[in-house]
Amino acid sequence: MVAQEWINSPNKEKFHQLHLRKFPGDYKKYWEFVVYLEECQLAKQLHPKENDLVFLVPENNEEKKDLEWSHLEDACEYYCGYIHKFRRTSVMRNGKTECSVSIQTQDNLPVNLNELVKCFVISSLVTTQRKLKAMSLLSGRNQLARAILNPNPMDFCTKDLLTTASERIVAYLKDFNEDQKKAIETAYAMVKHSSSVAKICLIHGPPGTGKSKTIVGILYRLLTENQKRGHSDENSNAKIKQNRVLVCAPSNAAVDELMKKIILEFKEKCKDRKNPMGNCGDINLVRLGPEKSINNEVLRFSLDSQVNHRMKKDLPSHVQEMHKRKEFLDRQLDELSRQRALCRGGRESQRQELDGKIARVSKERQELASKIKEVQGRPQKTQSIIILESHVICCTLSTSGGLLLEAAFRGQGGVPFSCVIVDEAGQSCEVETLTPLIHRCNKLVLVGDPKQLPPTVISVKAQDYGYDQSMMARFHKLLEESVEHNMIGRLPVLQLTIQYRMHPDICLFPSSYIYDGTLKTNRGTETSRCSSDWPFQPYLVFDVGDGSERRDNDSYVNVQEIKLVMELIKLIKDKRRDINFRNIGIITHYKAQKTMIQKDLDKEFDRKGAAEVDTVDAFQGRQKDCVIVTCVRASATQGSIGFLASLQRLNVTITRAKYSLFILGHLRTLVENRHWYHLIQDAQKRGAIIKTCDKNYRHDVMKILKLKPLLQRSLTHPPTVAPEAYRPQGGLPSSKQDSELSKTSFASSLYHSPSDSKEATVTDAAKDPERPPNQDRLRDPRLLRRLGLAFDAQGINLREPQPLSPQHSGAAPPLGAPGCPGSPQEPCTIGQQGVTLNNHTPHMQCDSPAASTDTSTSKEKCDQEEGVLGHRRETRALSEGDQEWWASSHTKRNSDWDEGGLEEDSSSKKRRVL
Ligand SMILES: Nc1ncnc2c1ncn2[C@@H]1O[C@H](COP(=O)(O)OP(=O)(O)OP(=O)(O)O)[C@@H](O)[C@H]1O
Repeated sequence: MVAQEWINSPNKEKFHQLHLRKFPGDYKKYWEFVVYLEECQLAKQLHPKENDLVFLVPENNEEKKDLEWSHLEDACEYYCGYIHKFRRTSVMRNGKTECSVSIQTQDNLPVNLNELVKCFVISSLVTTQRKLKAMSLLSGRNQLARAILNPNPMDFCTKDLLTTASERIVAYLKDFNEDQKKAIETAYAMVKHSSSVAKICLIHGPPGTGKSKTIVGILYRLLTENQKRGHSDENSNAKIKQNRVLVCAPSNAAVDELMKKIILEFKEKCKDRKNPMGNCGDINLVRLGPEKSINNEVLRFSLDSQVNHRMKKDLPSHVQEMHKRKEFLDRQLDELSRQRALCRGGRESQRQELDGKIARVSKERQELASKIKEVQGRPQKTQSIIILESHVICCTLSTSGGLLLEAAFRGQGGVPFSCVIVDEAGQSCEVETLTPLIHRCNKLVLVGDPKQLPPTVISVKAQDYGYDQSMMARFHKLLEESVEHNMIGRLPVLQLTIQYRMHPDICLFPSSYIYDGTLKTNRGTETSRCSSDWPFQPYLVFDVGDGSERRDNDSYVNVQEIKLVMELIKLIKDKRRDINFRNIGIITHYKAQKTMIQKDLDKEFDRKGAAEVDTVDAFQGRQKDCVIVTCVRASATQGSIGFLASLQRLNVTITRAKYSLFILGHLRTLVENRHWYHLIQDAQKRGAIIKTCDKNYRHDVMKILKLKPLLQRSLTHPPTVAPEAYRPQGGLPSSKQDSELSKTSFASSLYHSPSDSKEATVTDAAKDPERPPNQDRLRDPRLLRRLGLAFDAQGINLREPQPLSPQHSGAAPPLGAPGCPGSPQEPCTIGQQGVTLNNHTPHMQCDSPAASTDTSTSKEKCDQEEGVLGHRRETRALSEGDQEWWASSHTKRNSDWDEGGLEEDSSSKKRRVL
């Protein structure tokens, strides 16, 4: 357990250079660190708390200087302790004010007595204690104990549960897709029917499939429809809610993201907005947890602010005056302490005067605080009232195990929640997920995706014990085994399969490689993502061949990739002035890279927040219009690619973008890992790889620009010159199973010499700026007909789409596809035009599974935007001549693109309502 705690916040150095000396009381295992005024200020800011787990490193300990955090558990036996007491005193010793921290250690520091030590606060043990409590109370308190410890398929809800819904609910559910509706109805039926039976509902949703939306739907369904007549849950004036839901997530950020959606939905659906029945539309909502960890946008729902509001509102004016005076004294104290710190080297008389003032103000403040407490009563009572009145209580899993909830429900009788919902359940470790179950609720809804990030556990030892497995992942695995062994016919898991985030080209690889082709793109999403308003290609992989990784403390940087990132951002900002950090995300797995990019962005864009840079972990659950991924790892000698190797991490990395995803990496290094190998192989098949090096960065980034939409351009610029020949982009192994693929030949195919990799043979005419690009000519239906593709009157490709999967050989694009009869190595030649295409796939953009069943409007639109032969024609690397033409024509035609706003993200639209 302790090992896990090293991980959660591994490098929070809170105090340093403390002087270790023995506590005068001489308790056997207690040691006191004495810090002076400056450190005291530091300590004040950092709030060391009782039970904080700390790690002490003697300054002179050479051996431990380069200690790796992942090996800390080995060291903790000797250097670990926890804060027993933190005291700030105004006692003067040798003319200095002291603070002291008592740290309980394992009695192993005497050798370091009177030496300087560094002290790191690793984490709070409070969370650990709560997990321990949850584990020990499980079997005694919760009917779900057996299902959790020894699950069988009957413990899980299937979608066969029947429900009836009012007209209002039926109308409400129209906004949801079939999968989501089933999930909502199943969770509803589980909670409302057979309340005495312990059950678990698993909702599995790949990225962007609306997991949060589904949770909001479940809440709405549970809280707005009455089970029985006369049992009005809609009566939010009923002081104590029978129908109360506890909503948890592993992190504060995840809780707040979800809360924003809950708030928007319930406010929007409020029956009478001018006269709402609760603090959030017709319901009461409360967020538990320390205010400093709560997002500003939801802060007014925090328990503390509701308590303050209520207590102040109800206070007589003389008590309000007392509050004001206390706030004034607080400010005065802060100012005096600051002055006192500044005059440390000054006159003794001045210092004494200040000390005297501090003592007087402190005394008055203390007396006032006690008086206020006396007259207004204890906030605990108000806290409990607010909790009891709430329909939805949101908090982290850990906070759900705090005393606050227990205290509020003590003596109320019954089970306080009708249901516990855990979001991001794939990201919390088992014992953490147990925490909210201490409240005896026997209905648990786990929502998440075990294929996205698992709980973060760096400790190898903890991983060995399976600490990084979530409860959801364990259930999932067991149930899958039951299906495999024919113990059950189908998985009792509610699957969400339609995604609303990604451009279909971005979705293609994760869908085929990670979700067995089950992840489909919503049609409306497809249409909007293919819009010509967005001037950039959807999916490209930059092979930064000259990049190299450099170690930077515990992290890595890759300067070449940073240069390329900057070129990309400059171009993106140039083409879309309206774009900012809200729309662009830069994902890197390395902190040092993140810091360096941030610095460069600040320098280049004057701290105007050109893009948000963060780690993939920080991006889980979030989305951006455009995402640039910098992989960093690039080494001459093959070795580990660290964090990058995890499929779950790769999954989250490549599924955050809505319109464009640009991956930057040293492919020769990445290809060593099997998942990256598949990604690169797939990108190569799609012609989405751009090989680049320093001198070409500026040039090569132009390739992210889309060409002008097909019909406009081909009508205004009919081809006058025969299109040139194309050469395939590197040879690919055929569609053999991965294991059989020769990695060497594939890898080497990525590394043609520049002349080898030239993809088009250019005639002089190709340099003519007036000439339409090859792509446009290829979009001309007359030419396409010669390719043997099927078209309707509008030039829309009616041929069945070709699935593309690096995992499933059968699904891989047939190398000798119709109209492209050559083998992979044999370019196919098109009639008299002499256009040589590589073995490329038909149009990716519209070939997603979602689009596969019809020739819908969205599909037509896609085809028109991207050309029937697909974006690949646009993404292939151009010859030098093409590049020049392209660069000039894009600059010229930039005004052709609608510079107006993007389709506004419903969430940002809604954000304004908050
Ligand atoms: N039925 C739907 N109709 C229209 N839009 C939807 C629907 N369901 C979800 N969306 C939209 O899809 C986007 C992603 O939804 P949401 O954030 O709920 O997904 P998620 O599954 O929680 O994503 P992640 O796995 O990345 O956390 C949101 O913009 C949401 O509004």
